Amino acid sequence: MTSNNTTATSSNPYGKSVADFLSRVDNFSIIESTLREGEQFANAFFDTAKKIEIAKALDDFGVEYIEITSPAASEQSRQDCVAIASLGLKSKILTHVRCHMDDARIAVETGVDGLDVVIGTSSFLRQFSHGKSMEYITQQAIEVVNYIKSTGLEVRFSSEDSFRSDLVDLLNIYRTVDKLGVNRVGIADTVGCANPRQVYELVRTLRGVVSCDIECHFHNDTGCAIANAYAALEAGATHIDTSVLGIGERNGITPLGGLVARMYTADRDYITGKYKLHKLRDLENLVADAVDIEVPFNNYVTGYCAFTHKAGIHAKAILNNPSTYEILKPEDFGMTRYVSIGHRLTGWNAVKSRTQQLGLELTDDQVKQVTAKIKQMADIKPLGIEAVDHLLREFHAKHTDNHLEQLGRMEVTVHQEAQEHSEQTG
Ligand SMILES: CC(=O)SCCNC(=O)CCNC(=O)[C@H](O)C(C)(C)COP(=O)(O)OP(=O)(O)OC[C@H]1O[C@@H](n2cnc3c(N)ncnc32)[C@H](O)[C@@H]1OP(=O)(O)O
Ligand SMILES: O=C(O)CCC(=O)C(=O)O
Ligand SMILES: [Zn+2]
Repeated sequence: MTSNNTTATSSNPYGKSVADFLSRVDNFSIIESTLREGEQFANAFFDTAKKIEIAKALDDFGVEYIEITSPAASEQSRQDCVAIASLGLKSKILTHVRCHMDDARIAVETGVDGLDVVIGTSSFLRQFSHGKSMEYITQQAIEVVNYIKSTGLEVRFSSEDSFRSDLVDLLNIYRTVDKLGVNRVGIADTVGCANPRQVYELVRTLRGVVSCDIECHFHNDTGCAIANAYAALEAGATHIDTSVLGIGERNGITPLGGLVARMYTADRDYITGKYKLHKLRDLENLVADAVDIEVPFNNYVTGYCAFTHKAGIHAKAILNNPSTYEILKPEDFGMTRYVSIGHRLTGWNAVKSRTQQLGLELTDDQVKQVTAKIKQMADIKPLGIEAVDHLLREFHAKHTDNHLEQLGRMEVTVHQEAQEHSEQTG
């Protein structure tokens, strides 16, 4: 029993295993795309001041890269690109452009640190988006990559809709740009169709083909965006794209908060060491406010009930040791734990803890009695914490009064007995 407990707390079963020699779960970078992919979210409109505020907050949080909208999108987008690139942030600034010389030329003039170049390689996109063959795409990629490299900027080449592209096409074009010296190649699950096993296999195959870094971008249409990012890192990817709250086209991409939560379970020291996790909530509130949405109730880490424990069995164990039902330590994220007791699923251990917080001394039997009362009342409707506290105080006062009355009666009896005794003994 004791040795099992020791094992459970001293090793991390969620971390990297020795068999995962390619894994980068404890050595990766975030390319934060709230100001690019996030601008493609239905509600998003960021004016210059808001972009700067968000860029500074992301930088302060500690993301390694900030990706911003193509300067080819509009004149204001270009000016914003210049403005953000000149802020002198610690995060490197990237802009995201089509695989086209015109876009690349405008982008290199903005002062960014690097360009993320993209072009669709799936038959859907080759037929219905840009209409180009793989031969044409390859030639275009060579020209654009060589040009960007000649400017000394960082360059990444990415295939859009990678998981619906032909594997041979993909590996050929990645091999070509790797030989040209790109910093990274990118895999994009543009429609959110991939599952973690497919991601693992593709990234692992690519890891054996290119020597440059590998960036991955996952849409969340089928709910796999975080799991896919994790699988990609396990297979040797080095960079993951995120956005705050996952905002992006349709229902978005891997959320920053969800990714750091996932990676924290793999290597807490690594994640707490490089990101200011306690700033996550403010960052999310900033972006939620900017795009006029609420942070979802079940959001990773910062959702209003992310650290609320309700059922009696959970509450008892949590109060003994929070690791029983928490994989994330709320304090590492500037959050606090809450044990909810005003409902019919509560138990006497949770109620006892509340009486202690309130400084009310009750025996275990008394706590059990008052717990029964709470459950009886909560069978009709849940009680707020004020109502529970009132009930506990009332119960305590009543108990204390009774207790005093009893004590009072005892004193009188003793006094009378003493008097009788002294009368008898004269
Ligand atoms: C999956 C993603 O999220 S990729 C990133 C998406 N980001 C953006 O689209 C940025 C915002 N976009 C824009 O402001 C505009 O679409 C622009 C400025 C890029 C282009 O605008 P327009 O010239 O009016 O073209 P439009 O948007 O209608 O169509 C896209 C054009 O880009 C071409 N294209 C699409 N993808 C690529 C690519 N990856 N590389 C090169 N060309 C591409 C298409 O062939 C089409 O060109 P065409 O008009 O000659 O047929
Ligand atoms: O540039 C990339 O890798 C990703 C582009 C994109 O947003 C997507 O394919 O969904
Ligand atoms: Zn995307």
